[in-house]
Amino acid sequence: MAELVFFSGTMDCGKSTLALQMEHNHRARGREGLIFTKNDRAGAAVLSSRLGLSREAVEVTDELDFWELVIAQTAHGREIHYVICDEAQFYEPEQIEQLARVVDECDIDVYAFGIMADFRTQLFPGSKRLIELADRLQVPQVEALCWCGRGATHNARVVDGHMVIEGEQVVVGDVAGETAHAVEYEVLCRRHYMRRMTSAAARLQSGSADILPFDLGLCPLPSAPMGDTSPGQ
Ligand SMILES: Nc1ncnc2c1ncn2[C@@H]1O[C@H](COP(=O)(O)OP(=O)(O)O)[C@@H](O)[C@H]1O
Ligand SMILES: Cc1cn([C@H]2C[C@H](O)[C@@H](COP(=O)(O)O)O2)c(=O)[nH]c1=O
Repeated sequence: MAELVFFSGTMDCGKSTLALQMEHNHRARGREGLIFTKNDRAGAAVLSSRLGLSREAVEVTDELDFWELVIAQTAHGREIHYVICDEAQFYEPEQIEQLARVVDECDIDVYAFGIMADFRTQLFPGSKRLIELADRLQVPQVEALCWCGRGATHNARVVDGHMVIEGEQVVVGDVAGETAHAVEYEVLCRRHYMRRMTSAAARLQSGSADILPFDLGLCPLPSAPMGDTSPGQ
């Protein structure tokens, strides 16, 4: 029976790589699929991974209707066995409902990939609907790490070197060190997210460029109180 699966983890944990691997494996066995993405860092209509792999994909616009598109394709005689959806956090909730309908009424597997929450720890509307509707949530095996060595759970936004907790929900960008964007992201454990302690702030505090060995929970800073403590992936 077909499934709607939401593969979700922090930024930089390998979701797009996994999407490309799954697509490759299904195609290698003669299965036919459709590939979608939205706002990929590499540009429109491309699904890219930081490992250097990429492939053409359909760019999802707010107007795109997955149900109509799949029905139109099958009416033209195309057999579709699976649908890959990267950056699914950016999809409209109605589009997630269309994807669920594709699974249930067309018996087509839908594999969605994306982060759950934004830099303020608030769920993206598309991810919220996926959590509500998915048959399964799956966490990729490789986890991104906070600078302290713990598994990262939250996506922090860094503007001009400072972590921010206010701003537009969607600002496409990369993790620090990989590009020269003014807006960057850094994945953190909850403890350091709540303390707004990015790797740069930790370096400043320690007075050293070396932030190892891993802090073992002995960080002396008082926590900066924040309103929302929902899951931050
Ligand atoms: N130079 C590298 N060597 C090995 N692995 C790398 C390298 N650069 C990136 N990666 C891997 O790629 C992962 C990020 O892959 P990507 O699919 O782009 O992540 P996501 O889509 O979750 O943001 C990193 O967690 C790391 O495991
Ligand atoms: C936290 C957060 C992220 N984004 C953007 C930044 C990236 O373009 C994508 C995530 O891509 P990845 O493949 O998972 O690295 O989302 C955003 O727009 N708003 C946010 O709060």
